[in-house]
Amino acid sequence: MNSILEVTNFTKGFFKKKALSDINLTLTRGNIYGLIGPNGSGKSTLMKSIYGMVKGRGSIKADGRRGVDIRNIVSYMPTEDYFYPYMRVEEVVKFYLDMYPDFNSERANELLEYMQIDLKDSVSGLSTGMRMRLKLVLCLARECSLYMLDEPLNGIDIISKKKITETIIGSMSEEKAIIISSHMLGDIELILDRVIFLKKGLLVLEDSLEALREERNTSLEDLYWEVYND
Ligand SMILES: Nc1ncnc2c1ncn2[C@@H]1O[C@H](COP(=O)(O)OP(=O)(O)OP(=O)(O)O)[C@@H](O)[C@H]1O
Repeated sequence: MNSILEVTNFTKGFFKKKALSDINLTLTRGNIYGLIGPNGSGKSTLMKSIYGMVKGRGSIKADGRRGVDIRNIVSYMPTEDYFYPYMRVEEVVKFYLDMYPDFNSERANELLEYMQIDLKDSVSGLSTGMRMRLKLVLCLARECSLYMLDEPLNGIDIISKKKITETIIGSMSEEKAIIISSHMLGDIELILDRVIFLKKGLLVLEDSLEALREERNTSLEDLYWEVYND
C-alpha cells in the first residue's frame, strides 16, 4: 500500500477551543508535504497528535500502527529544544543510538560532517542555526517511513537553509514521506511535492503543488494570500 498515514475524523480541543476540527488526511509515500497555515492554525498540534503526544477524538494510523507505537516508524523534529546543555554532540548521538533501535550512526556521522558539526562540540556552545542543523541530523538519521519536521527553517541563515533543504531532499526516497511545517514559503516551495493548508484547525486544501501552480498560475505565497487573506 502506498499510503503511509491515515488521519480520520480527528478532532482535538484545548479547553473549549478546537485546535483541530474533523481532520481527514491520507499521506502517500514518495512525497514531501508542506504543512502550511498561519500562527495558531494547528500545524504543531497535528504533528504532536500523529506522534501520540497529544490525544484527541478520531483515528490516526501510520502503516497500521496507532498511538505511541507510531513512534517506531515516524521520526519527529519538534520546534522545542530538547538538548541537555552539558552534553557534547557525541553524547547526544549516543543517547539517540540507545533510544532508537533504527538510529543509523553511519548516516548521522555523514550528516554531521556535511553540517560541519564536530562530535566534540558542546551543545551549549552551538548557535541557533547549528542547533537546528543538529536537530535535523538526529531526526533524519533514523531509518523511518515518515519524518515530521516542525519549522526546520526558523531563525537560520541562508547557508544553513540551503544545507537543511539539501539534506531533506537527500533523505527522501520512494518508500518515505516527509512533512515540513514552515512559514518560509519561498524556501520550502522548491522542495515540496504536495501542500496541506490548515486554517483555524480545519484542513482547507491538500493537493499537488505543481497542479495548483499550473491551474492557478501562481506561487505558494500568492496561494497563501488567496487562502488566508480574509
Ligand atoms: N498545550 C496547549 N494548551 C492550550 N492550547 C494549546 C496548546 N497547544 C496548542 N494550543 C492552541 O491550539 C491552537 C493551535 O496551536 P498550534 O501550536 O498547533 O498552531 P501552529 O499552527 O503550530 O502555530 P505556529 O505557527 O504559531 O507554530 C492555538 O490556538 C493554540 O493556542
